[in-house]
Amino acid sequence: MSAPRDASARHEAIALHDVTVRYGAQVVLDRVSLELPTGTTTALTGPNGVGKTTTVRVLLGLVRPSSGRVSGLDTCTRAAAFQEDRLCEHLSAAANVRLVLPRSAGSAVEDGLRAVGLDEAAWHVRVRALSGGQRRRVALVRALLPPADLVVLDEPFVGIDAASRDAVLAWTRERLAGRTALVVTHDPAEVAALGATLVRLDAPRTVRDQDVA
Ligand SMILES: Nc1ncnc2c1ncn2[C@@H]1O[C@H](COP(=O)(O)OP(=O)(O)OP(=O)(O)O)[C@@H](O)[C@H]1O
Repeated sequence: MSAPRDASARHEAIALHDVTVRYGAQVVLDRVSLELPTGTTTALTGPNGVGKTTTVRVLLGLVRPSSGRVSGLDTCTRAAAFQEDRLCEHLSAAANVRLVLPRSAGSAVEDGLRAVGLDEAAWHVRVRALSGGQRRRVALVRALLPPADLVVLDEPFVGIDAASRDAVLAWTRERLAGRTALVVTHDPAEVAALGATLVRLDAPRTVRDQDVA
């Protein structure tokens, strides 16, 4: 299965417009505007707790903004790797990836697992028995193989050992070519390896109880 380079042509521009998200009294995102240029990779960075994962959740429709809007999502298909993997624990690595692909995918599953350096011996093991780094690789393959218009990856390379990280980054860049993607990362080397445009999320300007509606 080759990289879906033409996928970007099928969706409208994706952007957050003045998005505010509150959890109770806490303002996590305060009028954040962020455009994801179509067909390119954006790297989102910023200090712990600033709201990067919340931004991911907004893009995936898992969190509804308190105010503001998100454009471009109605017409696009999405794939994601979450910080906590979210794999089907009782399925094998190969079966987890096969879940998101058509039967016609052929050897794509095996090719993908091989590309991220997952040992063949691990392909048919239930993922609950795999190590953290092995599980991360499975989650990454599951996010990158489907021809989704928007790919969102939340700290996807955490736990992947240094020896194979370059190869995993190179394959990720290949899979994202021509697509719209957001990758949350704290590592400038990853931003460079992915050829991504860096966007930094700053702390909310105001976190005050009286701001809460
Ligand atoms: N479901 C929730 N309920 C209440 N507060 C939450 C919830 N999810 C996140 N938060 C809070 O929102 C803030 C932003 O969290 P978020 O996970 O978006 O930050 P982050 O920038 O991704 O952090 P990190 O770099 O540590 O992953 C944090 O203060 C967190 O405690």
